Amino acid sequence: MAYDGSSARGRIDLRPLGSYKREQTVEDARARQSWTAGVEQGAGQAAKGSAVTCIEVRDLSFFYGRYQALQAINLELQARRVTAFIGPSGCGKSTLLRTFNRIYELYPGQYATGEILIDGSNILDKRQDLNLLRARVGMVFQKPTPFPMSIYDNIAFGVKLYQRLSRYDMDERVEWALRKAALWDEVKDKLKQSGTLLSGGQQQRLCLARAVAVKPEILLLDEPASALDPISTLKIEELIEELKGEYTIIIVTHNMQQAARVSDYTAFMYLGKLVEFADTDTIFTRPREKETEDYITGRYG
Ligand SMILES: Nc1ncnc2c1ncn2[C@@H]1O[C@H](COP(=O)(O)OP(=O)(O)OP(=O)(O)O)[C@@H](O)[C@H]1O
Repeated sequence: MAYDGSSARGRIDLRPLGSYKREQTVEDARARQSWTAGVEQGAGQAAKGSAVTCIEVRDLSFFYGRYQALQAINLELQARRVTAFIGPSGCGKSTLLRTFNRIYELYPGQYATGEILIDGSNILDKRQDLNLLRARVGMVFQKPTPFPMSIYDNIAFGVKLYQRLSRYDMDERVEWALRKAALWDEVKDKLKQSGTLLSGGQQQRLCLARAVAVKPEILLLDEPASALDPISTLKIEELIEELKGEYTIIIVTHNMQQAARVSDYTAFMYLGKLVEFADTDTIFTRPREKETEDYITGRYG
């Protein structure tokens, strides 16, 4: 039976939040800075509305020891867009996200096969510089994880790993990152206070500021708002909308309303496989696969 999407529309609020600016202007895009010349070229094309591939996943499988958590994933993610990974618990969303900065290598026995091309270069190649990769690909986790140090140092710490800045330039960078994360006004008078004393929502924005401060190309967000109250969640969603003009953002979320609100593209995963990938409106209103339809209409998961 053809699926007309009406049941999904009834359940999923596809309206953008009030303050969202869904369309980025060409002028905005021109003003943006980028990591590489290739990315800069991509920005121009993205601003004109054409899709530019930033991450290309080819035949990616992932193993926790002998357990295979991802099965031959193929996927192309667009630069300066938000892509959401959705699917039932345990389907492999976080595992896939964690391959993009190879953070899994911190744990013995975990490995990936296949290829992940970022701007054309295979980041699974053993010769890749992991420090550089993690500077290009920032990550924010589900639980806010500020370092037990001052708000200022939370930001400066990561920057110092990659860049030597004068005190003046570091002050500027800290302010810039905190403004990007919409936190500056709330913390500018207490930069020496410990980051751990902030509220949960502020801590998560501090973690976003910390990720952004290194000026990555890609931001990985692993359920960044799931531990937050609705107001803090809204702030994070607004930030994602703001940041997507400059960063390629990938978000794992259990919250389908959130996926529908913040993302341009959505990937639906099930049992370690990528079932369907399309623009978000299509996934939520006219999914091609029955499994996707069942999930978004709440029939399982
Ligand atoms: N460290 C680990 N060791 C062994 N298996 C793991 C490990 N981490 C995850 N898995 C397994 O890999 C599969 C994918 O897990 P993953 O966390 O990626 O799923 P998910 O879709 O993000 O789930 P959730 O929505 O519940 O966070 C699951 O079967 C999980 O049990």
